[in-house]
Amino acid sequence: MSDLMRSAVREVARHFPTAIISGRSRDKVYEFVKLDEVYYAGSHGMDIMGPPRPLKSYDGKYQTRALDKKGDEYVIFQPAQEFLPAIKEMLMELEEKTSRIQGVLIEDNRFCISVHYRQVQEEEYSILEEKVQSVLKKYPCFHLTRGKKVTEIRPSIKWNKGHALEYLLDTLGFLNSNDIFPVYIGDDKTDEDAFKVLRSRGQGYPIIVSSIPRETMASYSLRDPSEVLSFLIRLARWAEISSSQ
Ligand SMILES: O=P(O)(O)OC[C@H]1O[C@H](O[C@H]2O[C@H](CO)[C@@H](O)[C@H](O)[C@H]2O)[C@H](O)[C@@H](O)[C@@H]1O
Repeated sequence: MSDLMRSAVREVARHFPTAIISGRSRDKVYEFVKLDEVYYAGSHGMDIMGPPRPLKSYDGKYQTRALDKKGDEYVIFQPAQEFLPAIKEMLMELEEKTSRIQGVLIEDNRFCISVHYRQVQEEEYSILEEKVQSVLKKYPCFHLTRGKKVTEIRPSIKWNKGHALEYLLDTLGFLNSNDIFPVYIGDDKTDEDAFKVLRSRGQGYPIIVSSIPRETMASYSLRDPSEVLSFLIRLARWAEISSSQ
């Protein structure tokens, strides 16, 4: 993340509760963003570091209370906890089975695994697919999803970025509020689940980042990261001016 973007996100987070929801592992996202002012949800929302409100609607066994550097309490919510041992096994098997295919990158995203094949020769795609399927066959509680030159292995639980958004709204005390305007910005196919949540609430701004027209559940669009940056700067400025009036 650029320093400019980081400072814009920090400014937005000074005025509004802000969270970053990503397919990458939560630790990795924190390493990119390096802001203590925002909440983080990694592994497509299967690893959430959120506010410490008591929750009625979620299983307490997936929640762990912890303290941040400043001694403030937060809650880690990990609804796919029991899949971790199998994920570790799969990672090893995938590394081993794909080691002869040049260009493959197996990414450990903690509660899911990404198999990147951007650098793989096209004629090797089918061999890679075969290897991935042969590992997956042994783990019936997992399924594959497809992205841009990446295949992801995920636990088969009903949980995605949309659920993570609802969870965060809930823990922030906004789940049943009708006078809030959540803004969700995303460029990935997996962000569609979160756009859908805002659509069905009939509330807020689902914003897709894309330079070309795309089929989407988002209602608004920004063309690229530079437009996202301008949007965030304006949002923070508007909040600053409104709060000083
Ligand atoms: O949920 P996001 O934060 O939008 O993350 C989605 C995926 O991002 C990463 O993959 C993307 O970047 C790769 C290059 O760094 C590119 O090859 C791939 O096509 C992109 O999807 C990340 O590596 C994945 O694990 C995330 O799921």
